[in-house]
Amino acid sequence: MAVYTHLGAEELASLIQEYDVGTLTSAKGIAEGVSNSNWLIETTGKDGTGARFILTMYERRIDLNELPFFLGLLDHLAAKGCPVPRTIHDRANRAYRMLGEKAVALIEFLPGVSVDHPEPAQARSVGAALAGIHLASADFPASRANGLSLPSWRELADDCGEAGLASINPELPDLVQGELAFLQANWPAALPHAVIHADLFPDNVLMLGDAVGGLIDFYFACNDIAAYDLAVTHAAWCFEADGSFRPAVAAALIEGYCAVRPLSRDERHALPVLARGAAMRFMMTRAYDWLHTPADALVTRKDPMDFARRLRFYAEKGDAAFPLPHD
Ligand SMILES: Nc1ncnc2c1ncn2[C@@H]1O[C@H](COP(=O)(O)OP(=O)(O)OP(=O)(O)O)[C@@H](O)[C@H]1O
Ligand SMILES: N[C@@H](CCO)C(=O)O
Repeated sequence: MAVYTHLGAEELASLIQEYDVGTLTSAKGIAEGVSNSNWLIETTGKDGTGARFILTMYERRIDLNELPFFLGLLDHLAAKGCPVPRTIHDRANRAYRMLGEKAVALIEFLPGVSVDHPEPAQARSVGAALAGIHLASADFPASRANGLSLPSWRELADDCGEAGLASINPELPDLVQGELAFLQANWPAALPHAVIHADLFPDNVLMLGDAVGGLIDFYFACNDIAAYDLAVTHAAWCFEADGSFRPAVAAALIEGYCAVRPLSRDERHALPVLARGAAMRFMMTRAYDWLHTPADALVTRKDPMDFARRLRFYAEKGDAAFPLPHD
């Protein structure tokens, strides 16, 4: 569950008064998500016909200094027609406010549901939306380094320790060391960069049938290799729960992406390495969380081995994991 802070009705009502959105009519805590507290807010709306918003309270993990990047990015992308929620500014034109010691932001509510088992047509729409973000971010003035890129994977591995990794699975230490060495030697140096989402899992996409209603949860967004973001999305979307590959979903994802932002030859060739990096990123953060989250915590730990299997798959299959359109 993800409502870590109790906000009383009066406190919420007076917070909403700071925005030009009508008066509060209901507020419901949202169970999904683990990082922040989120509420679905309903108000009378400016014209009395009702309006919905998401209120997010930033609980942990997010550095306050980085909020202007994340929230400014949403406004920049929304203004360019990308399906991302705008932030609602308060009467003093602030994108976020402090409530006690915590920052809160009121965010546009977007319709749609997260799918558990995406179909190819949905993956095609997601690929196109991802490419749209990469193009639209080209003139976003702020930048943020990727705190979860190659050097940090090694730091996470060191933090977990050989014994820690082996306690998750006896094969994990060798896999991690072998892959880190491979990635260090083969990570592409000169591919085009963009502002990337960096965590576009199905639970961060609101689908309206086959169309994308909204891309959400931009709190890992950063400047990095554009094609790496496609590789992350590939690793997150193109496998069954049992780990088997879904080539039709992969082909549609890449086709959707290329229809909006064609990949260069170098980007295409780099996809297998980038996907090994993507699988390593999620394997390592999950391994770290696995070892550092108390077994009785409310949060469900995610299995690092899901991504160990995907990493092995990418290493074995190479280009075959990336059925490219018009080849
Ligand atoms: N703009 C939005 N419009 C509609 N629903 C939203 C919006 N933003 C968030 N939600 C809903 O709130 C839920 C939690 O949001 P989110 O995934 O951003 O949580 P979080 O705790 O911030 O992040 P994380 O998933 O990394 O823990 C989503 O699953 C979605 O149902
Ligand atoms: N989407 C990530 C969690 C946030 O980084 C995962 O599934 O491991």
